[in-house]
Amino acid sequence: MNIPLLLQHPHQRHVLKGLLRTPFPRYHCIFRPSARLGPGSLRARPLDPPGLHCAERVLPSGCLRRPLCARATLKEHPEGLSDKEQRFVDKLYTGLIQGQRACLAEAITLIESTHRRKKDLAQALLQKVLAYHREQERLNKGKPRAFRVGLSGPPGAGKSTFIEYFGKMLTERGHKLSVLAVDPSSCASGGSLLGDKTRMTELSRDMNAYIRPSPTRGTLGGVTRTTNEAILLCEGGGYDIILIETVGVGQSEFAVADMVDMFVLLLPPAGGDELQGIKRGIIEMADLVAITKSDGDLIVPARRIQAEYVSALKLLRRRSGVWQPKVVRISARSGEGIAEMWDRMREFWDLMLASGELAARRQQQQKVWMWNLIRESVLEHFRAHPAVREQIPLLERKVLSGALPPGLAADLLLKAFQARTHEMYPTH
Ligand SMILES: Nc1nc2c(ncn2[C@@H]2O[C@H](COP(=O)(O)OP(=O)(O)OP(=O)(O)O)[C@@H](O)[C@H]2O)c(=O)[nH]1
Repeated sequence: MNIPLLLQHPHQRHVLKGLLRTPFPRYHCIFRPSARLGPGSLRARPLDPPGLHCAERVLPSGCLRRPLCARATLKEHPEGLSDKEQRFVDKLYTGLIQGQRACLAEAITLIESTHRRKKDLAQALLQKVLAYHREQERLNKGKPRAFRVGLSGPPGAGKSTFIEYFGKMLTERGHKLSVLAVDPSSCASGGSLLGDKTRMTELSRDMNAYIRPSPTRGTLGGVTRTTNEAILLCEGGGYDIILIETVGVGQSEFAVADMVDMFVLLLPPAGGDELQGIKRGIIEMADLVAITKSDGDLIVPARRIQAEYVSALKLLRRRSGVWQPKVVRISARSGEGIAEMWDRMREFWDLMLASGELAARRQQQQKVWMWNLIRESVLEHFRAHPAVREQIPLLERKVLSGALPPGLAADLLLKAFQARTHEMYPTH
């Protein structure tokens, strides 16, 4: 692989060579005169292909003080899989689309891996699965193969009891359901609040249901990335309803709302203190609010809460042009209201599909997903930057003691970051 970098003036070669060493230390540079494009051209050959290929960049005359960045783009197709690796990916893919649970489980484990080579294999697998989805959607006249539903609620709202009842109802009706849990607490504590199979004992024994706990390591961004990819794998495995569960007390519910077709909020028939953790913003994201435990003595408070949310939702900005968020009452103990709730959900799906809003929402989510990943990785890069890293503890202490305003501290860190970046990529 060569990176053609075109020089306008031959004397710039040595400068270029020096600059190239910094941003691309793994590239070996060769000069070659180029009559076609200018007095000289530089060709860089990667010594160790790092999974990048570089696009051509023509340097305007005398512009060497601009950042010299041979535009690097990720390869669309992971290359260089050995025969053994290719066979492994093919076997996993075939098993997955045939609906073998063991292959689905292994595929999700692969996408969760942080091992570099395994990440390559995971991407190769995802490419195949995506191609399969495209083909299936085409055969299905553009209709998505699965209904993605986000489910959130405060701890104790009755999420697992609901999923157990709801899940069994769906599998009895011939659906294949997959439950994925995004658990922010697992990032910090290493323990998982959600996704614990003992919470849904009967459903976890159902062959048409697949329950997957969230990974217990990493950041929220990392978890949501793997959840997004796990959704694709579950759909490849023939699951037509994907339920993504999260505890509604942090940021994870916003992340989940950005990866599903419909966002459902479960709220217990209680107000005040019990619901303090629920952020107002998340109610705005809800397409459906279900007041849980509407049975026995709790029916009266459940009705009251339902009326309160009906009024509250009227005041909120609508997320859709064709759907007005609804508030239903359910009981996972008696089963009341759950079949009707599913009817409302299907009504939503049909309306969104027919209006084209579903397709638009999914498209928009792809963009949000990309930007979330960029934000996360840029921040990681910033924090890991040597000049920034060494200043963070001192500046944080100063901010905490009130010696430095946060704005100034942020400016200083950004300056330290920029100064070092300028050294590497001079711009003026
Ligand atoms: N009366 C009544 N109680 C319920 C119902 N659903 C759940 N509960 C009770 O509410 C409590 C919490 O239910 P869970 O399903 O564990 O709630 P959760 O939201 O999954 O809780 P976390 O796992 O803490 O997030 C349990 O004691 C359940 O028995 C219901 O429909 N009616």
